[in-house]
This record gives sequence, C-alpha cells and structure tokens, in this order.
Amino acid sequence: MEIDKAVRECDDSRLKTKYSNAIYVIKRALALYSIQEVALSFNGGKDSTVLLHLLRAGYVLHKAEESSSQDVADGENSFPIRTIYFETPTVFPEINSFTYETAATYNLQMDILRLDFKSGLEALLKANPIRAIFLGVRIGDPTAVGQEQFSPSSPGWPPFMRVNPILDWSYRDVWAFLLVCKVRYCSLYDQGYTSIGSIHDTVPNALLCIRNENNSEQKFRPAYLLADGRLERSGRVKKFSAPVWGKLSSVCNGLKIEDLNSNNMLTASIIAVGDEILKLHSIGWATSLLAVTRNDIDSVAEEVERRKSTNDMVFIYGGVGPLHTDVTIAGVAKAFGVRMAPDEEFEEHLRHLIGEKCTGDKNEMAQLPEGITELLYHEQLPVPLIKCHNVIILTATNVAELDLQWHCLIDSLKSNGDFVLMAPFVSKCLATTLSDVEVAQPLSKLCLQFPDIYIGGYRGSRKGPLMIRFEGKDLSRIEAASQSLSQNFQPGAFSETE
Ligand SMILES: Cc1cc2nc3c(=O)[nH]c(=O)nc-3n(C[C@H](O)[C@H](O)[C@H](O)COP(=O)(O)O)c2cc1C
Ligand SMILES: Nc1ncnc2c1ncn2[C@@H]1O[C@H](COP(=O)(O)OP(=O)(O)OP(=O)(O)O)[C@@H](O)[C@H]1O
Ligand SMILES: [Mg+2]
Repeated sequence: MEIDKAVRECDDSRLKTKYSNAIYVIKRALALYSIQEVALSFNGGKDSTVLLHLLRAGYVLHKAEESSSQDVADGENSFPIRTIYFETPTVFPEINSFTYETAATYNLQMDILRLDFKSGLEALLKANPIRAIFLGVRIGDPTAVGQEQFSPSSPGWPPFMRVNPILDWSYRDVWAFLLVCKVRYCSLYDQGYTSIGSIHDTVPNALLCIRNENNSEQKFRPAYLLADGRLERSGRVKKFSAPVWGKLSSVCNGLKIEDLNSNNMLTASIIAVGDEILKLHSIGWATSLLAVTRNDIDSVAEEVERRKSTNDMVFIYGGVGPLHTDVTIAGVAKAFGVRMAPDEEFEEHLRHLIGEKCTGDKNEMAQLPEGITELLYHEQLPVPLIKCHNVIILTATNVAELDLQWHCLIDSLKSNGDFVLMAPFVSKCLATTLSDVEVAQPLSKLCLQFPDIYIGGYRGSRKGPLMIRFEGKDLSRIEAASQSLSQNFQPGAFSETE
C-alpha cells in the first residue's frame, strides 16, 4: 500500500509514531464495527484528506490481518467505507470540486447531505445501520474539547461513536503526512489558507503574506510553511482581527467597537498570584479589579471564573512553573471546565529554554488547558504568553520578566494600531507639604465632584511631601479638578511635579 510504504520509508520518526497510533485506532474501530456500520466524514479539508488516506491504509492493513490468505492487493483499489459530505451553499468552490474529484479518484461511495450536521446525521442513521463515524478532528480545534479517540456523540445528537484517529496530531504532523505521502490536497492551501471554514469566515492567513516591492500586490506562501501551527486559525476572520502581530492581536479576540461598555471603556481584571501590579492605563483601559489569590487550584479557578465573564480581558500572573505552588494554569483550565493536556509547541519552547537544567518531567510543565489554548509569541520573549479565551497568563517568574512581558504586550498593541487601543489615560501630580488631615476632607469632596477622575494620595517616603495624583482621559477635567483642590488652600500650597 503506497501510503504505508511512504511513511515507513521516510525518516520522520515523529510522523511514524503518529501514523502508527492512528492506524491502531482505525484497526480497532474496524475490528469493533463491520464495514457497513462505519462512515468517513469527509469535507475536502486538509485534516479530512489525511484521514481519508489513513483509512485507505488502515483498511488494507486490517483486511490483511483479518485473513492472511485473502489477496490483499484486491483491497487496495476498493474502499468500501461509506463517505459522507455535508455540502453547504457557503463552501469554497475549490473545496467542493476537490471533494468531488477525490471521490471520483478513490471510488468513494459518497452521500451528499444538504442539511445541517445534526439533521443530516439523523436522516443518515435512520436509513443506514451506521454506528461509528471517522472524523478529522484534532486537539486545538474548538470542537475537540473533551473528546477522546473514541467519543460517543453528544447528548441530543443521534447515537454513534465518533472515532478521531488524528486527535493528537499537530498542524506540523498533518503537513508532514500530506507531503511525505505526496497526495493531492485542495489548491486553497497553496494560496495561504491554513484552516478552511465557509467563504464568509475564511481568508488566507496573514502570517503567510508576502508583499511585492511597492506593496501593491499581496501573495501568500503555501500553508505548509506556517511555522507555528497554533496560528492555523488566524485566517478565520470572525474570530481573529488584524493579525499583524498575529499572536498578540488575537489578544483582542472577538472585541469590537460595539462591545465597548457604556463608558466607552474596556475593562480588565488582573489576578495576581503574587503581589506585583500591572498598569493598563497606557493603552486606555480601566482596571476594574486587582485581586491577589491564594496558590491553590480552586482559589485561582474561582477568581478566574468570576472575572472572565464580567471583563473584556483578564490578566493573570504568578504561579507558573514547576513548583507545587505553581497552580495558575491548572486553575484557568478548571475555570473553563477543560482538562490539562500535553502541548508539543510549548514543550519545545521549554526544552529550548531550560534544556538540560530540568531534572523533572518537562511534559508535566508543558501541560496546558486542552482545546482553548493559544500561545502568544514576541521576539523579545523567551517564553510565550498563554491565552485561554479572554484570559492571558503572563508566564513571568520575577519582576524583571513581568516588566518585559507587559512592555511587549502593550508595545505590540500600540504599534499594531489595533482597535482595542483606547485613548490613553493622562495624569497630573501635585506635591504639597500640607498634612493628610488638612487635605482629607477637600479630597473626599473632590472625588464626588469628579467621578471620572481617579484621585489618589501617597507619600514617596515617610517624611516626604504628600503627592496627589489625578488620572483620567480628559486633560481639561484633570486641570479643573486640580484647580478646584488648590482653591481650598493658600496660593502656592501645591506644586506640579512629575
Ligand atoms: C460527522 C459529524 C459528527 C458530529 N457529532 C457531533 C456531536 O456528537 N456533538 C456535537 O456537539 N457536535 C457534533 N458535530 C458538529 C461538530 O462538532 C462541529 O460543530 C462542527 O464540525 C463545526 O463546524 P462549523 O465550524 O462549520 O460550525 C458533528 C459533526 C460531524 C460532521
Ligand atoms: N461539511 C462537512 N462534511 C463532512 N465532514 C465534515 C464537514 N465539516 C467538518 N467535517 C468533519 O470534521 C472534521 C474537522 O473539520 P475541520 O474544518 O477542523 O478540518 P478540515 O476541514 O479537515 O481541515 P481544515 O482545518 O484545514 O479546515 C473534518 O476533518 C471532517 O471529518
Ligand atoms: Mg475545515
């Protein structure tokens, strides 16, 4: 069988392992269910193309094992597994024609369903004794959350087993397989498309864009050249806006101008598993909460759970690392109700960073929340930040690193021209030798008078002057507030400082 031969003869040991595991799953499924009871869900995408060829190989291998006397070569040309394709009006014409051409090339018995998935499957199962369906779902796909290689269909869906032979394959594995086996795939992948949905929500991946000299024409490199497979869905327009600094612009995942709250302000919670403080004001965001939580999974989960639904963005830091107290990532997973799973890309980073110094199991540290995690890279950051929906985990382990990570985050958002950049906060600081008691009452009144201005008082040192800080978005309001305060005292009682 040409697929089996191509993989066995290649020198990619990782692909060989992934291949063997997938073939094992397919063979077990074919041992459990008869050929009439299984179906392949094929849609012309890269993952289902991989699945088709794995099934072709797996079927031949299964037959060969089942009866060694049978002429195996006979099986090579026949592929008796029923194939189902849900055709929609919004499918790319290239995907549609590739699907039909593939069906003709491999002699597939293809049922074309023009209903939604659920109704289509109900009709299919009524008319056929199908008990298991092979899918090209991979960890990282939004629909993979909670799935195993064998997963019963969800409650409310017709009953069948979902068989996911490539669940643990990465983007890189998919392309290694397609290229090693030299099989045809849909032409859109050579035009920079990396994951394909409908014509309304899919564009070429901006990370593969190459411009000509005068910037007039855009071209895209092929999908297999995308270096970081985690970003394969960056071409899905609805979910990822302006992916210039691809990874970081997705920090703004799903946020639109209409989403701004009534104060025309975006809010973020900061959960510190530790005690440093971050500032969001330089990009115009208001900090709605700064919480410090205990180092245990439930405390972190509880805090994240509470904040993630009431804030546009939640930043969490501290508690990331190999110690028993490093519970942040597991806490975030718990808050989203997903389990932790090994992450190959992250493991690769840790291997580069800690290399031989690590005495424990690197796999332990490379566990991330399954199916919801995206890594946010920046050239100055040795370890990427971790993003789970609207929660960003800063991986810093000390103040200097935290500073750098925060700087990279803000810097990139700024240079990105991203729409979530709001008018920055402006501030003014007054110094006075007056005592706290003297200024306390006028300051309280001022806070009521100017609710849109943050007014705070502090001393740099015990005997130093009292500093009154005004912060807000409108400089004239800040001026008005500071004048209003000064009018309560002798001229010259306050002096402006940095
Ligand atoms: C063969 C097949 C079986 C599916 N089984 C389920 C299921 O059991 N539970 C479920 O929630 N979704 C199921 N789905 C739907 C997918 O999880 C997912 O919603 C769909 O592939 C997303 O596609 P979209 O991004 O085009 O909406 C199934 C889809 C297919 C094609
Ligand atoms: N319209 C469809 N008809 C049949 N099967 C489908 C359809 N859409 C999705 N599937 C099944 O779900 C799997 C996952 O879909 P997904 O879009 O993630 O992968 P893909 O289309 O194969 O590749 P890509 O990620 O490049 O779009 C497919 O491999 C296929 O098994
Ligand atoms: Mg697809």
